[in-house]
Amino acid sequence: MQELVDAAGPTLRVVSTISVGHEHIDLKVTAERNIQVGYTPDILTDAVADSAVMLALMASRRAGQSYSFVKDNQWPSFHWTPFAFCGPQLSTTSFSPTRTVGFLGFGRIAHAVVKRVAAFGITHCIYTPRPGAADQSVRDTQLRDAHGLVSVTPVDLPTLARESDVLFVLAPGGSATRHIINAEFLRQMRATSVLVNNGRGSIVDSAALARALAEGWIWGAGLDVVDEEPQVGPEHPLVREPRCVVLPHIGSAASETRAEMATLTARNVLAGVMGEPLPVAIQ
Ligand SMILES: O=C(O)C(=O)CO
Repeated sequence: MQELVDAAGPTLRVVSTISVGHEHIDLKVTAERNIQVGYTPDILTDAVADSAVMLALMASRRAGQSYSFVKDNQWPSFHWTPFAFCGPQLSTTSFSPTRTVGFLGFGRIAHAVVKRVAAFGITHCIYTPRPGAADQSVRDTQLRDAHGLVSVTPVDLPTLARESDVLFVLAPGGSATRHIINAEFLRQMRATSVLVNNGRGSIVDSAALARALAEGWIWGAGLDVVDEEPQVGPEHPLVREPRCVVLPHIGSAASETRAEMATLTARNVLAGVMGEPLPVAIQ
């Protein structure tokens, strides 16, 4: 960042990222130079929440394995059996009425996921706030009442690991959250649990997760972000894991959302160039 700002010289007035995450921008450097910084929160909340639910379903119901099975032309010689390709069900049913959905980080996107999983009959959500997050008890009550949930409960990390049937990682990156999901955490999860990461790759220790999947500590994982991204090729241990679905960081890649993000990014830049306050600035 320092190098970029130095290369741009003293006329640089604004930096505008087309993302909600901004750990790639050194805010200390921009503040020192009075450079305004814009970003695109809110707009992408629904698109990312959609993709988080998609990953939860894909990982639970073994979509990666099933899809490869068809592409590898194995279906024609397959003899159907009742439990082939089975995986845990996300929705609650009369014969399986309890399901706990957990969140690491409980901001805007997590709330949008709560709204979605409520439609799957989920009545019990737990969360561990990201380090440094404000008290959320008022918002918890509103959320619970709005979506007919029985409970939205803050818990400590070991409880989050032990009790989540599906765990959505939706926290920002940076040193405060680095490798919070490590071997110790994963060992406490249930063998039928699914981990979804739409937050930042750095939050999950990839080697520990690959081991957890290979040794059956958890059921599956759906990842839109990976610690080593974009250096994630076919030999990456998580790509090689049959119970892991890896997507190339496309959480907000819904056409309508990206168009809106691009427009806001341009408006931020134009305001900065004109010396005006940005429509949406990082404070
Ligand atoms: O905008 C961001 O920071 C994202 O990673 C969305 O997926």
